[in-house]
Amino acid sequence: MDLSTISLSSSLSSSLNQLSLRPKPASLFGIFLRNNPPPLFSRPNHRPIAAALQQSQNDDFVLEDVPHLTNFLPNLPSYPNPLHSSQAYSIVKNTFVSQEDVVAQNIVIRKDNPRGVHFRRAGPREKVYFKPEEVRACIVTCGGLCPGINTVIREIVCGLNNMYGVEDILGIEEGYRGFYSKNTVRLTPKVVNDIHKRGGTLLRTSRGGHDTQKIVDNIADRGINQVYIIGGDGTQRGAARIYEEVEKRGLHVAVAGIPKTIDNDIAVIDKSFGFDTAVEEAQRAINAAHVEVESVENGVGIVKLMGRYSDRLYKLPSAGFIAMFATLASRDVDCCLIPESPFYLEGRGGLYEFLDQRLKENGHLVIVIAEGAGQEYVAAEVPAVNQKDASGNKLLLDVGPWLSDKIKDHFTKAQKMPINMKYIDPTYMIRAIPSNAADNIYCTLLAHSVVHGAMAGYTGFTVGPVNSRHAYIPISRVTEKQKTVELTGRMWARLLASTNQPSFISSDLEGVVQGIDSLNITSI
Ligand SMILES: Nc1ncnc2c1ncn2[C@@H]1O[C@H](COP(=O)(O)OP(=O)(O)OP(=O)(O)O)[C@@H](O)[C@H]1O
Ligand SMILES: O=P(O)(O)OC[C@H]1O[C@](O)(CO)[C@@H](O)[C@@H]1O
Ligand SMILES: [Mg+2]
Repeated sequence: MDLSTISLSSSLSSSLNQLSLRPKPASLFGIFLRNNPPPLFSRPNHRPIAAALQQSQNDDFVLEDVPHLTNFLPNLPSYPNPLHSSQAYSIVKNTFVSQEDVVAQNIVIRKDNPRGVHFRRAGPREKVYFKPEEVRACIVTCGGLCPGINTVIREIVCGLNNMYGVEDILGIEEGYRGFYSKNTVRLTPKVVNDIHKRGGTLLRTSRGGHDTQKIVDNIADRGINQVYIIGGDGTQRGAARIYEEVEKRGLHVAVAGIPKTIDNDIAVIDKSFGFDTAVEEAQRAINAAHVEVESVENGVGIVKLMGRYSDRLYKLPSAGFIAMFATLASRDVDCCLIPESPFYLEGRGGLYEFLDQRLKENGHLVIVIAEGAGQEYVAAEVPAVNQKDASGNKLLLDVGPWLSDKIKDHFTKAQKMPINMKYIDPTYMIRAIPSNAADNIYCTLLAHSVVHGAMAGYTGFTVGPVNSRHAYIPISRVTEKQKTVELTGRMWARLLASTNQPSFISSDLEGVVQGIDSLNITSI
């Protein structure tokens, strides 16, 4: 069989029976040039098929494509993109993104390296698969808060309206369960006009309550044909289920995810929106701790920041990004503790030894700890049941007070040196704020990208910057693994070089760390 005639339906639960035969089109660089965008060299979300296809093509260029409505609705009509005549875009030189434009996942390569994985470049397409007057869009926000959610909501509404003339946009309130338990709210540019100035989400949010059947029933009953889903890894898994069910029922509904998480642990994309704002806000807490401890004798400040781990899938610690970047930005932090880097208290190279020395040298010190760090120590000392939130995420034990007590005990009992402990927990303060200027711009780009993608008929996809270029990414790529701080990477080395704290890696542990790192696909 000539593999160039095969395209894959890109279903999230793809299997062999989803292979479909298509006529062989004209192609450049092996990418199809036609209205319907089924590509050659596509690697949807099924690894064995992808591997086989890749090998048989005898090529080192891989496009990890996103599904398109025409994969399961082959006769869907297309229309010229109204941006042709829009005030904003009519004079743009290259208004439309070519079907051939892709974004490389790896941009640092050597001459003989394979070209590797690519994603479709985000942006407006020549053809759209919806008549604007027939669009009924909805937006839902799920999971924890994050600066910038309101900006994304605002820009989806204004983008749909100003760029495509879509007027029928509904807000689903309180997360997934809102689809079947609440009335919708009408969203217009006027309603969302200044919501970007507020933290939180206009639509409110929730955990748990994902019932695929009820949600898709509701989408169909309400005549919704574009679903915009803003949320983290759990939410995107939910979006994948919705997309699969929509495809199964053969509905003309585009399902699009906008990845959100304060923890910045979403794989593939450069950074998640709101992260910079959170890091900036964390500076205020670190600064306060520093001012406090500098002003007293033997001042020890501890700042606990968000950054939890997910043990549901990988049983690996992760997500020390906020703590790492807040520390790097601040320069007032003596030691940063993250879940990825197991620390120990006693003995040579341990935390106590370092703190003794710093306090002696400087008379004060500041520690930043991510909430997911040191969980094993707290669990060993604080009897607690294994609690989970409504979405099934493990609830963390509070490492902040535990560490404060440990350090107080160490200095007063072991060192006979009373200290002035100042413990600050700005957990919710760093995420309940509006996004800063840079994040506002980032949120706008995300919203526009997702609107262009849905109008162009892509579905079951997420958006995000890959090496600074916005791309359409299969949902499974952002849910299958989490991004973690790589202890063997340069960024963590930069932090260690900046704070001069111990690495907590004794030579016998090095192998373990290398082993942990090798399990993670993405790192900074
Ligand atoms: N595997 C899954 N399948 C379907 N729905 C899911 C799945 N995991 C989570 N969800 C749903 O997604 C929503 C949000 O999930 P969760 O509370 O884990 O937050 P999140 O999206 O991961 O965001 P964050 O962790 O950044 O706060 C919940 O309504 C939950 O029911
Ligand atoms: O208390 P909530 O609202 O469930 O959210 C807490 C969690 O959500 C996150 O912000 C995002 O995953 C975590 O960092 C944090 O542990
Ligand atoms: Mg999550």
